[in-house]
Amino acid sequence: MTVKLGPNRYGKAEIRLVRVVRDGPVHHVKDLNVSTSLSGDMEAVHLTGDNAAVLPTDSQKNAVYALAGKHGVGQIEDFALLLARRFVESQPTIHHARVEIDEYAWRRGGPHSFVRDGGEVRTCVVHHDRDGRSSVVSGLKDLVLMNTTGSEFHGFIVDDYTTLQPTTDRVLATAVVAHWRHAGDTPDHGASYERVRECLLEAFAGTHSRSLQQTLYAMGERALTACPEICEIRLAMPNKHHFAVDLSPFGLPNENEVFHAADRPYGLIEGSVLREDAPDAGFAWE
Ligand SMILES: O=c1[nH]c(=O)c2[nH]c(=O)[nH]c2[nH]1
Repeated sequence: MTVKLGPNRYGKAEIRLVRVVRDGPVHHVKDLNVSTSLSGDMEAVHLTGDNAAVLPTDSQKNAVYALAGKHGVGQIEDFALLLARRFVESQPTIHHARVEIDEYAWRRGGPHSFVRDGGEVRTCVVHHDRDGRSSVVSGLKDLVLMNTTGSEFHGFIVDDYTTLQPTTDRVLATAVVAHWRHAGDTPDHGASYERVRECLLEAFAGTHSRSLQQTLYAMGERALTACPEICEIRLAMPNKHHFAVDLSPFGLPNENEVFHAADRPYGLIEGSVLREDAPDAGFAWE
């Protein structure tokens, strides 16, 4: 039997970086979790243990801190591209770099004082290869949303195992994970992020929902319609079930007011919405 080396990559995962910008007495912070992943001439290290082509993951981590010190961080997409280009362009044995960044938000509490903002996380994944091709996927996760009415679910298949009752008024709650692909260069990733996020919130709140699938599509459609710089959005939305509690044993009514917020299992609704003429994704989603 003969075997061979398949696809492989390596890097430093979850490099925690906090960059402070001191503007006199007023400070600004960027709080990031950076993961690097490189691939290229890696036959020898796997097959014989020859490390000559390997840029150590420790050096990758140091580059993240050094480039943050030298250039600042700015928008996470721009910082990720800076890193990815640097890895590929400085090392002939590295043919492809993938850099993933999560950004944790801090709200200002004073000139140099901050309060960690909610659970929501801004994300990006960039790729750069030695032919000079790049891709940028921006996103967010843990955006927790709830509508206390305006959500129905009925008309579904009823088979031998169906016990779910149809409803015309339920709580709809989710924690959105969204990733969107840029059609070309996006000059201002910060403004683009704010626009897409706003569209997702507006469509969630403004859609009278007959299913979470319908809401998902409406959210993607709104983002693509309002943001010409993006060409595809992928959404993953858990259906965080809220079950009305039976209060009749206590002689009480429950007019959709008291719920058990179950944490699992949950429905998981996933889908993408893209322009008819979206360019080929290449390695963007890898
Ligand atoms: O919006 C929903 N979509 C489903 O596919 C589904 N399935 C289910 O049990 N509840 C729901 N709700």
